[in-house]
Amino acid sequence: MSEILFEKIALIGIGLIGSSLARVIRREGLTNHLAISTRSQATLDEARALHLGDSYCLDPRDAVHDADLVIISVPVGSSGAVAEQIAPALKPGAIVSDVGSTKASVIAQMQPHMPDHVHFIPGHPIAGTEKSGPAAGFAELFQGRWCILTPLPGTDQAAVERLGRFWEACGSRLDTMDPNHHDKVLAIVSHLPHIIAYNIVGTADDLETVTQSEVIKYSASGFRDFTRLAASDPVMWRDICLHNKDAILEMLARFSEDLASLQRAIRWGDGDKLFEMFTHTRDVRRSIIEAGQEVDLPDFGRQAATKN
Ligand SMILES: NC(=O)C1=CN([C@@H]2O[C@H](COP(=O)(O)OP(=O)(O)OC[C@H]3O[C@@H](n4cnc5c(N)ncnc54)[C@H](O)[C@@H]3O)[C@@H](O)[C@H]2O)C=CC1
Ligand SMILES: O=C(O)C(=O)Cc1ccc(O)cc1
Repeated sequence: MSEILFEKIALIGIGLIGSSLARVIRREGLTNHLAISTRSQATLDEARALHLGDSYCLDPRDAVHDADLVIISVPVGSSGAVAEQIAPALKPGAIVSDVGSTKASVIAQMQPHMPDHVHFIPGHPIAGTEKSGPAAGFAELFQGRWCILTPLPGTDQAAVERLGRFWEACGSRLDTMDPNHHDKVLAIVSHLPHIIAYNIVGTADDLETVTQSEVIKYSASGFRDFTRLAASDPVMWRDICLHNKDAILEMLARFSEDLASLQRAIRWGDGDKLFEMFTHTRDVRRSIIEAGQEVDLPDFGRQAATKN
């Protein structure tokens, strides 16, 4: 158990990330009151049935009233609307944060609504699965995983440190980054892999020469890995594509060039080039494992990540 870090915490949005936060907050005893708000009655009822919080409301203003920490865990395209809704009810001195997968757009949407008397500190836990909804979360999701904070210039350092202590109590390792840099890094390591997965699964599904049942029956582990990513929430990934457009298009352009070069090597039978490239990429994988960065989900996480 950690200590009470915030007297009252409000979670707006209670899907995979919000409910994982709720579970770890409860497990670690980080607050005396956990208020939960989400847009639909059905999801709120599900959160209540799972005993994720101390109070439940549809109006996010009721949840943030008197809250010392507010974390918004909704698809990035909705963060501006939520910020506008909660702004008049925020407690002076409160920390307002989010978990969105893109940062520059979330800041552009939220910052104009944030009153001067709160500390707005955007964040992004680099931890998740392809599942969504309140039942999909688990308290261990953030254990040993990075959480990137992208504070704006002039943000109170004590507030940043306080939010950092919260994420560490949730099990995360902490980094801070410029929001635009964050968006470029995440475009290549997270957004592009998902887009490629959506695309390859779509291509396999469209092939006239291979039946859908053959795709399912013979899918080797490489393709199965793609299908897991391609099962991720369509609203969340639509929003990521729309809200990190420039960085994603930049990385897609680079990717397409490199793919054309690989295509050329295959066409011309350039075995040396293929061997050189595949050797180099194997080294990247080895570096990830040596750095202890291989995703090591506990068994329950793996089950949550693969069950459909
Ligand atoms: N799923 C993942 O692996 C990760 C997701 N993220 C980010 O976390 C955020 C939440 O993602 P998940 O929890 O996976 O999604 P989810 O789909 O599981 O949950 C989203 C929640 O937001 C609620 N919601 C949607 N619009 C709302 C609105 N206007 N007002 C109030 N509530 C609203 C939904 O009812 C639901 O409770 C997204 O911004 C995503 O980019 C960050 C890291 C990993
Ligand atoms: O399921 C996976 O493999 C993920 O990559 C999860 C994920 C999705 C979005 C994020 O912003 C961070 C992590």
